[in-house]
Amino acid sequence: MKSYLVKGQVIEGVDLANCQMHKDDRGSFTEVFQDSWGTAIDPCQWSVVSSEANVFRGCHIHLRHDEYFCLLSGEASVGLRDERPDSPTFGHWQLYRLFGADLAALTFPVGIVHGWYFHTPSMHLQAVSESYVDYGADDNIGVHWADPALEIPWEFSDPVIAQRAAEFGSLENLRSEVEALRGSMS
Ligand SMILES: Cc1cn([C@H]2C[C@H](O)[C@@H](COP(=O)(O)OP(=O)(O)O[C@H]3O[C@H](C)C(=O)[C@H](O)[C@H]3O)O2)c(=O)[nH]c1=O
Repeated sequence: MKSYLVKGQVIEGVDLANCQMHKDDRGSFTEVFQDSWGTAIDPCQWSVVSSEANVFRGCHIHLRHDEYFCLLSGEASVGLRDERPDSPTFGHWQLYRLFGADLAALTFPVGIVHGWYFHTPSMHLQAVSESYVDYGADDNIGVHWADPALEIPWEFSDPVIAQRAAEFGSLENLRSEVEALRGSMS
């Protein structure tokens, strides 16, 4: 059976004159975070998360912390929707497809609805700017991934989700919860 190639290599043929492939056979070295990048996040907690295929995590929104996501292995789709009333992209969404074999990091600020689906067994790096022990109880509002109001064209239909995520309500419900949390924070 043809193996799933992820390493650049010669498949077949003759080494042609003056043609060469240049790569570091020791492996690779990728900086996955730098303060100097000026991203939206100042991390205070880093987590390594493993997920089985067909698992969906989210959708959540936070009002006090920003997030970082970097897929290290596997294949994932990340959906984001802007729920910041004062943002020029309020009500818009974006869907990303990420591959562990092509490292990329995503950072997004408070007020962005987010969720990630894993097409294959995957591992990712996740960072937050407020520790889970501080935000987990109150600033982890959710919306059901299948709510049409999200408008995110997910490419899956029956994911494995947490019981809590299965009970998430509509985007309208999320907006009410967000207003209540904003009120309690002011
Ligand atoms: C987030 C987090 C979770 N946990 C424990 C709590 C549970 O026993 C277990 C799974 O937690 P949860 O179901 O919340 O994990 P996800 O469904 O991946 O949700 C997480 O990823 C989505 C997309 C979010 O944005 C949430 O903020 C975050 O909770 O890990 C920890 O011990 N530390 C942590 O920082």
